[in-house]
Amino acid sequence: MSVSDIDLIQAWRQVLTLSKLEAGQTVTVLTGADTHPQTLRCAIAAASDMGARVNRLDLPPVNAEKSLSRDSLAYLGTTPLTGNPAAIAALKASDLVLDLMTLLFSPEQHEILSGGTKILMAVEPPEVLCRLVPTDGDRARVTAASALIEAARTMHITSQAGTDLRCALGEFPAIREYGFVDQPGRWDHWPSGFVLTWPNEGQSQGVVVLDRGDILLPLKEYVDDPIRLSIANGYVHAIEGGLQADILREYMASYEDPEAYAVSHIGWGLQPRAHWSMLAHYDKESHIGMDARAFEGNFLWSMGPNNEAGGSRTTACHIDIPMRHCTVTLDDTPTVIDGVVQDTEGLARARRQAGLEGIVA
Ligand SMILES: O=c1ccc(O)c[nH]1
Repeated sequence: MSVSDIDLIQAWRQVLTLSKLEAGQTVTVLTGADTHPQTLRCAIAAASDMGARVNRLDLPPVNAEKSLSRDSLAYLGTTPLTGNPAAIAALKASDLVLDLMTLLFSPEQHEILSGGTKILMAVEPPEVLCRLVPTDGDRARVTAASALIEAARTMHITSQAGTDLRCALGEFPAIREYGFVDQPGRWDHWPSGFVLTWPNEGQSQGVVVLDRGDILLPLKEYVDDPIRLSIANGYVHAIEGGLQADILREYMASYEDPEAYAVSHIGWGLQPRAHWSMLAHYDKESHIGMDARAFEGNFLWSMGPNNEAGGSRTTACHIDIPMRHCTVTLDDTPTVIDGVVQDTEGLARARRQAGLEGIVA
């Protein structure tokens, strides 16, 4: 169902206020062929009403003929900014970029952020943006969880279905996604509400068993027959199961890139207003599945690049896999037990009291 311009403008005002937008600052709204007109209209109205100088940069689409999926996250690495110094210059000269096109996992995104420009991505449908408008409580919850990751050296993921995956941590930072950009040089994605990191390169071992109801993105399918993924030295080397395993295998093989099978980000969902069941109600091409990535208590892991974290691995293929009913343990502390997020603030307090290093504000 649709939302009114008033509701969406108010949601944009909340996000831009949390992002510390100031009158006189320059906002550039980055758009593409699939940008939602109401999202664009209301973003410009809210930023202008807050006294910003608002530009719009519209870029032509790329990669469609290379991908089997129409999802904007299905083919990563090259974007309409690739080899486009004039467009990059305009964005680097802006205080805030509202990415209504999808720059995620692109080298150009890092170049733009490095100069202090903030980038906020927002491509979900307007009603999803309104339902998942971020709050400072989201930031606090995600930040507390990131402190636990920063202090940990191992993440161990298990489930009744048979998942038993161990990842060494420490080489990459924790990444907080809470839906607004309150610091210079920060990137975030509205809607979100989850914490993630990358395992040390080559140091993930074990097996992931996808059970009924776990989700494959960008395929946007709920797994109905178990899929077993075997992992050694940071790479998935076997994907076994029924029809959906066949579909996943062929989809990934279409990229003809061994890096597609590397374990990418790992973490868990912290957004109570996101819902596991949302995919059942939406046309696959109408959204990119952020409810699935963010619902509270999921274990979200992925395959593909690690350049987002500062790694050197890039690949166009990126598979996100939110799972239910997992237990996520950092060193000896369970942060999620059978899909239920533990008292993260309490856990962080406990670690501080125990004098464990690495707790960040
Ligand atoms: O916001 C996002 C979206 C996709 C992804 O893989 C990570 N973060």
